[in-house]
Amino acid sequence: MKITRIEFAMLRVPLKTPFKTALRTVTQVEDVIVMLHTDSGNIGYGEAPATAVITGDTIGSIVEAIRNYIAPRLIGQDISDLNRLTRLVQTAMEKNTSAKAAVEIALYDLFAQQFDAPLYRVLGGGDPVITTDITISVDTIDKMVADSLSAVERGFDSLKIKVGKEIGVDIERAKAIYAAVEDRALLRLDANQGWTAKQAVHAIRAMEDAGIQLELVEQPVKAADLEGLRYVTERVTTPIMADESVFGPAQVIELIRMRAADIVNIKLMKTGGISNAIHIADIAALHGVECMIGCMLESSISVAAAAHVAVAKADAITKVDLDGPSLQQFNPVEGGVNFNESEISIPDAPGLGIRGIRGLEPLAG
Ligand SMILES: C[C@H](N)C(=O)N[C@@H](CCC(=O)O)C(=O)O
Ligand SMILES: [Mg+2]
Repeated sequence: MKITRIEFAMLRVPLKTPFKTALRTVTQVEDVIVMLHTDSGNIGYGEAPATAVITGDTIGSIVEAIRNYIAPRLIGQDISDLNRLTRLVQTAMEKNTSAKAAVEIALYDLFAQQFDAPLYRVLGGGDPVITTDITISVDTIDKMVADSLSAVERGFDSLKIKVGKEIGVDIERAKAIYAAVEDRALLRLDANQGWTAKQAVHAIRAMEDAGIQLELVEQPVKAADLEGLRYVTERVTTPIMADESVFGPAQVIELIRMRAADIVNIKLMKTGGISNAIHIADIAALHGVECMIGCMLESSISVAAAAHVAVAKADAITKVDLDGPSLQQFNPVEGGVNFNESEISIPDAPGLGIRGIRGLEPLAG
């Protein structure tokens, strides 16, 4: 099966409610879709969001990186050579991890289609049902409590609470939500870099002293502040998770060497796709470090790929934050992975199982 051409499209799906973090507010998923066409007629699907505040990638940069640097290396190549092809993707240029992820997802989709097997089986197999948390956007305390209670009513037993805005209010946010949902849901806080190291220690200790049990606190300090991350990790009991601080395997090795965090958040858009996500999961497992698999504001193509990775790498990936599809007003994908609130289940279909995507807008390729 040889790659003949690459097609681009835009996917726009409105969110149920605005998604608000310390870094940005978003009202719709707005992602580049990549379709790898082959001489057999099979199509491999990939997706990348332009999360400029985290990855630096924009819609324009994603398309240009694929069109001018990655695609020329892949046209005419045989999909059976997956490892060589992923190396071609990863070495095509520096950074541009979202573009690389979109292409790698499509390559792995085709590779698994060749074996007529779901991707997670080709990656080693596993239990094809996983459970995700859901994000509670940062907002007024009353709104966050109401959103948390509504999520619990919908069956979510793990809530990812966005904070990182105003330190004093953040402590009150956590207290109020904990009191409202106490025994019915685990709480994960994500500050999205909004605190300094000293503020983070103050806030987390205040929550610990108030008897609030948090499963973890994600990315309390600036992405580049690994020393600050270690400062926090060393001074609190609550597990600390690195997100924006670690993209690829080399950064994860350094994080583990420094003991700067307890948990690593793997996202395909940071790793540059599936090959490095697997490397990170294997490195973490070897060191006894737990991982979460997360997503940006992505739809059900790239989040499906992340779900396949989570299933196949369940020894290292013990936490799942794949709520992108649950945040959308509708699922544009025909076939693919089933996203039913907190339950994500993978059907027995080849590759990612995608039969088509509704509502794609043309994008010159
Ligand atoms: C969507 C997911 N639950 C999440 O919060 N992801 C990111 C932020 C993604 C974005 O801004 O698009 C995170 O920080 O973990
Ligand atoms: Mg995060």
